[in-house]
Amino acid sequence: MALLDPARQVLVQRRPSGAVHGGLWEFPGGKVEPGETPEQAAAREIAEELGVEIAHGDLHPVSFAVGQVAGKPQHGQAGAQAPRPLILLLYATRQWQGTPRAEQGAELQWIALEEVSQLPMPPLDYPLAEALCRHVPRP
Ligand SMILES: Nc1nc2c([nH]c(=O)n2[C@H]2C[C@H](O)[C@@H](COP(=O)(O)OP(=O)(O)OP(=O)(O)O)O2)c(=O)[nH]1
Repeated sequence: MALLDPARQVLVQRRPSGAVHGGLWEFPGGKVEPGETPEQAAAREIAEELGVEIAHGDLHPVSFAVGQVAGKPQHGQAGAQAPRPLILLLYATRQWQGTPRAEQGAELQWIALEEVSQLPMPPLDYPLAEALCRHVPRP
């Protein structure tokens, strides 16, 4: 999810060290749970991670990116897991209720849209950042 402020900045969060892609910056969000729509999952994850509420009608699809889940070595296995497909959906919003804060302890920063791609990010977040720049018109 891309939370956008009036100064054309977007909120990004840092993945915890030790996690897959630990220490890298990403758009907040998470996985769709069984029975959820992607929009419901996005709103739920943002509420859990940032403590803000987003109305369904304020979610705007921006782009998607397709790749593979980075596998972690499993106990009892010599190598990494078999690759699994990963599809990331990016929505954007300018409207939310509350003030974003790191409910789960992640480091947060507001950053200008054009600077997002200079951050160290997991691979699929780069094309999403580029799509977001194109999606949000310059003043
Ligand atoms: N944002 C992002 N995540 C990626 C990429 N490649 C990749 O394997 N991942 C993984 C990291 C996470 O395991 C998963 C994204 O799920 P998530 O946002 O719920 O991350 P998470 O670590 O909180 O989830 P979990 O596995 O602990 O349940 O996808 C990528 O390019 N960008």
